[in-house]
Amino acid sequence: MTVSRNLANPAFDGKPMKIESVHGVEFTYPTRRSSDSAGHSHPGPEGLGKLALLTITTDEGHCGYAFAPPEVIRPHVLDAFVRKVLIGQNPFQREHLWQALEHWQRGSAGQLTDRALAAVDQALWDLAGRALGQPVYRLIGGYRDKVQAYGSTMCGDELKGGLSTPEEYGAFAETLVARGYKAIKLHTWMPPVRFAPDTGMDIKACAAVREAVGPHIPLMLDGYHNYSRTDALTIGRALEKLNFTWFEEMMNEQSMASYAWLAGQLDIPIVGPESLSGKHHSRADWVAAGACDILRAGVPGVGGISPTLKVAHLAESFGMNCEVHGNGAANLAVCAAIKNCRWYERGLLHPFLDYDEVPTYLNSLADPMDANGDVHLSQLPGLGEDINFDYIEAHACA
Ligand SMILES: O=C(O)[C@H](O)[C@@H](O)[C@@H](O)C(=O)NO
Ligand SMILES: [Mg+2]
Repeated sequence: MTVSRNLANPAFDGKPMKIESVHGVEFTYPTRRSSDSAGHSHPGPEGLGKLALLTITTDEGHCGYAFAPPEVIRPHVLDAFVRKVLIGQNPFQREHLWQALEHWQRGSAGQLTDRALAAVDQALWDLAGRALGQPVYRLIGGYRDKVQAYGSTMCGDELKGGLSTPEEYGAFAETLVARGYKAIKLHTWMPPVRFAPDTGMDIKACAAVREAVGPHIPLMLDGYHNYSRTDALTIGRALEKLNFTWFEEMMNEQSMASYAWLAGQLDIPIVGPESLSGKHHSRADWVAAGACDILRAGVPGVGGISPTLKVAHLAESFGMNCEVHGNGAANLAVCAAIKNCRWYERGLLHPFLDYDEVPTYLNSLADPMDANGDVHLSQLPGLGEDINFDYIEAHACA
């Protein structure tokens, strides 16, 4: 019995790579998405959005990239924390670098955020993939090469013909099914919409969508995030009658006890926490407290791809799914890497906006979806973002 000898010459020459520079470039791009006073996005007049591209470069010329809000990776954050931890270090030692940054968060007076850790971790994974010539989703697990998407609507609004009535939700749901989506999540009305919150309107919107798409399309509700326990129970019982698949962020996620109470009252799976801080640490407490039936984590929200994987593996250890929060190349890579995530959240969607329009700073979509509702992973090395560097340079802010 012979043993195969490894014939491939390892690329490694014994000299570990070192991070040589960390840069952030802020740039503008046209957008018709604007945020309301609660941070929820809605369609609006075309304006200029601002984004930043984080670039980590090694002494061998390898680069890793991550997009982030400019304030997250502003010069002070890069100067005071990120460069001090990263420069001179081996970019493949992600866990060491991430732990060093997390350690510094406590003493950063709130300046070093989870989203900053996420941008750094994401860029380091992108760099690893580009250096090794492999898509990141394969490096972190490679469970599948395509992931089914659910259409995640924007929050409700007061725009005629938009998402201003239950009937408009129903009509939009029909177009989403026709586009290929095999599941739909509603974000319903929230303040500053004048009549929100309104349990009756939320239930009517869910009933209108169920009526529009029929009994076999999985539906989920992610509505107003601060209902009382009793209001949340009222909605939850209505969703059970409408055969909804999960109920998400219906109360303040800082009250884990409220979620444990509600999960004990309802049969419909409770999903969370989404927006709660605490990374994988707080999510372990939710599992221990029985506060959710399905865990939730998104790369920007929990501090990167690395902690999102920790949440997914925690969930799997308890026989739970971890539904990844949000769209984008990094979240998609995690969805494709693991078994215990049913859907990719594609959105946020609105009748007035074409989600399939490629942003000006990319050459192609990070999450193209076919007519069957499958999102196919890019085979480009790294996270697969086809970045339009010329556009970014031409529209860089001074
Ligand atoms: O609260 C928001 O900004 C949006 O609802 C956003 O988080 C949305 O992506 C969501 O809740 N997904 O589940
Ligand atoms: Mg949500």
